[in-house]
Amino acid sequence: MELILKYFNNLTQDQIDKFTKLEALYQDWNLKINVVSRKDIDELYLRHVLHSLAIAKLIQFKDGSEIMDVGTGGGFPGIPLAIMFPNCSFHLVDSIAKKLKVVDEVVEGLGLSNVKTTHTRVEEVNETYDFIVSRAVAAMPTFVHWVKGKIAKEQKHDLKNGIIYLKGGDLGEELQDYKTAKIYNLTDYYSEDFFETKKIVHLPMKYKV
Ligand SMILES: C[S@@+](CC[C@H](N)C(=O)[O-])C[C@H]1O[C@@H](n2cnc3c(N)ncnc32)[C@H](O)[C@@H]1O
Repeated sequence: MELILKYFNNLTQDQIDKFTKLEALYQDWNLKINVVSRKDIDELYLRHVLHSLAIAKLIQFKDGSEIMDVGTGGGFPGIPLAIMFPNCSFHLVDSIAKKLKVVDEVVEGLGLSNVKTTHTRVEEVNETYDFIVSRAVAAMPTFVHWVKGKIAKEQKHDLKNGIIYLKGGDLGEELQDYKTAKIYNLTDYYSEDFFETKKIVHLPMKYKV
């Protein structure tokens, strides 16, 4: 938890309480349904919470923003972002029901009222969002194909509506067809070694298909 406060020192007491509660909830639910690896659960705040919150270093979502987390798995990056932005709506989608069971339990345990979960493939979602966030789900060409037509027309932020993707490693080849993609290094935000190769890709997307 100190790790979160090191980088986010303006949290409300309610946010601190929710971030604190996360660990016990995940430890408990992860024993029943394994969504986070053993090593990762021991480093939940570094590898999952702080990593997810890198998006909050890139952008401050405005109140009323609608965000979808595609392939949320155990709830990353969606859950930490929902705690960080209580006045935004988060739609967490995954094609595997048991993962969402954990997410639903965590959402209930925290009393998070701004999260909706849907068990579906993202291709079947017919709503629009200011931003679509994700981590470790598919290569960019596949991902872009999946989320086409799901971006809202109205711009509320300086950062253009579109995809915000947490990625690692060399992205040159994967992004060669996306000239408007911009890469942000997480080492600009965090000093821990874990973030050395980690990046955020922002890809603006038009609302039209
Ligand atoms: C490697 S896990 C990543 C989970 C989470 N985002 C994280 O970083 O911890 C990939 C997740 O994407 C989900 N997924 C893969 N293809 C999907 C699709 N087309 N629609 C929705 N979810 C999908 C899988 O079920 C799985 O839970």
